[in-house]
Amino acid sequence: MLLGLSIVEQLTRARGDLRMGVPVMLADNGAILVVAVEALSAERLAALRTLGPLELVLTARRAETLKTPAYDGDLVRIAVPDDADMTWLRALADPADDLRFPMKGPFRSLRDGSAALHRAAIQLVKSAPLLPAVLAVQVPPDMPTAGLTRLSLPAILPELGRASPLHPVSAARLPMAAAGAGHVHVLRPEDGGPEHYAIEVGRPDRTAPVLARLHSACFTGDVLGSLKCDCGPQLHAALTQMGAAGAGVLLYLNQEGRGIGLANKMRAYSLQDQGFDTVEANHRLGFEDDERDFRLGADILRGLGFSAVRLLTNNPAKIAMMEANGITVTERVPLHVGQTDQNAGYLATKAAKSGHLI
Ligand SMILES: Nc1nc2c(ncn2[C@@H]2O[C@H](COP(=O)(O)OP(=O)(O)OP(=O)(O)O)[C@@H](O)[C@H]2O)c(=O)[nH]1
Ligand SMILES: [Zn+2]
Repeated sequence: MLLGLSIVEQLTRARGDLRMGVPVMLADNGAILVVAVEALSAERLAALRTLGPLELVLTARRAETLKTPAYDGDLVRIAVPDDADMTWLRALADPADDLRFPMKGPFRSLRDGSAALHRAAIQLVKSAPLLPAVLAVQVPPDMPTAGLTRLSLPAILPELGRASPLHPVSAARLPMAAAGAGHVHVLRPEDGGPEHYAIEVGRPDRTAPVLARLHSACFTGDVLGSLKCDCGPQLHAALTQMGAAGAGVLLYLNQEGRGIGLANKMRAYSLQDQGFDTVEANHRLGFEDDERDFRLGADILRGLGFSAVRLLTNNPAKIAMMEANGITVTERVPLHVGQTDQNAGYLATKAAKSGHLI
C-alpha cells in the first residue's frame, strides 16, 4: 500500500523508537517487546514487568566478561530477577563500573526456545547505534500494540543485513589547503541513516586506477587532533598525496568508532583509561573488534564511475572488501603517519590483533 510503511521505513522508525526508549515488537510465530537498556526508564521497566518475566539480552562478547554461558551462540538471554532495578540492568549492560563493582553472578542464562527474535533485536540496537543490550518480554503475537512499531521477523531479516543504497544529493567545488581544487559530493542512504561524503581531488581519470582512501569518521582525531589515534594525520596526508598526484578520491564514511558511534567510542576510551586495549574495550562493551561495513565504500566508488583503485591503507580488511565488492585494488599504498607516544600502544594492538600492516 502506497501510504503504508515499507520494511526499510519500519526499521528506520524502530531505530528511532529504540533510541528514545520506546518498546518495539518483534514477531514471528511468537513475539517479544524489546527496549534498549541504555534508553530505558524506570516507568517503562515497571510497565514491561506487568507483561511477564523479563529477559536481558546481551552479546556473547559481553557474556564473556560477565562469566556467563551463552547458550544461544552469539548472544545470551539472562533471566531478570523480580527485584532487579535500573542499576542492576545498567551494570550488566554497561561495563563502565565492572572493575569498581565486580558483578555478583551467577546469572541464570536461559536456553529454551528460539533466540531468533532476540538476535534481530541486538542487530537493530547495534545499528541504532546503541549499546548491544535489550530488555525483552514475551507477548502474544496478536497483542494490541497501541501504536508501537511492530516488525515481522521474516520480513526484516533480509533488510537487516543489507547495505542501504546511496544516492547523490549535492556536490560543489571546494578549494583545500592540502589538495588544491576538489569537489565534495554528499551521498544519502535510502534508509535515513547517516550521509557519507566523497571528495574528488582534481579530475581523476575513470579509465585508470585512482589513488583512493576510505576514511572512517573520527571526531576526536579528525577534528580535535587527538593523539590517541592516527586518523587526523592520515586524513591530511591522504589529501596531500592526492594533491601532489594531481588526482584522487577520498571517501569520508560516517562510521565513527569503527561503526559503534561516538557515544560508544567514548565508553571504549573510558575502558582504555582503565587499562584495556582498543580491541578488549570493544569486546567488554559487547561489540566485535570492528563493526564497519566497507561495502558502502565500494558502492560509492562504483557510483562515481571508478572500478580500480590504488588504495591508501594499512588495513588488509579494506582491500579484501573492495575486491569482494567488485573494485579492483591494483596497489596498496601504505599510510604510516602520525605516530605519537600516546598512540604507540593503539597502533601495536591494531598490528597484533587486527592484522594491520606495519
Ligand atoms: N571503537 C574504537 N574505534 C576507534 C578507536 N580509535 C579509533 N577508532 C575509530 O577507528 C576508525 C579508524 O578508521 P580508519 O583509519 O579509516 O581505518 P583503519 O582500520 O585504521 O585502516 P587504515 O587507516 O586504512 O589503515 C575511525 O572510525 C575511528 O573513529 C578505538 O579505540 N575504539
Ligand atoms: Zn581516530
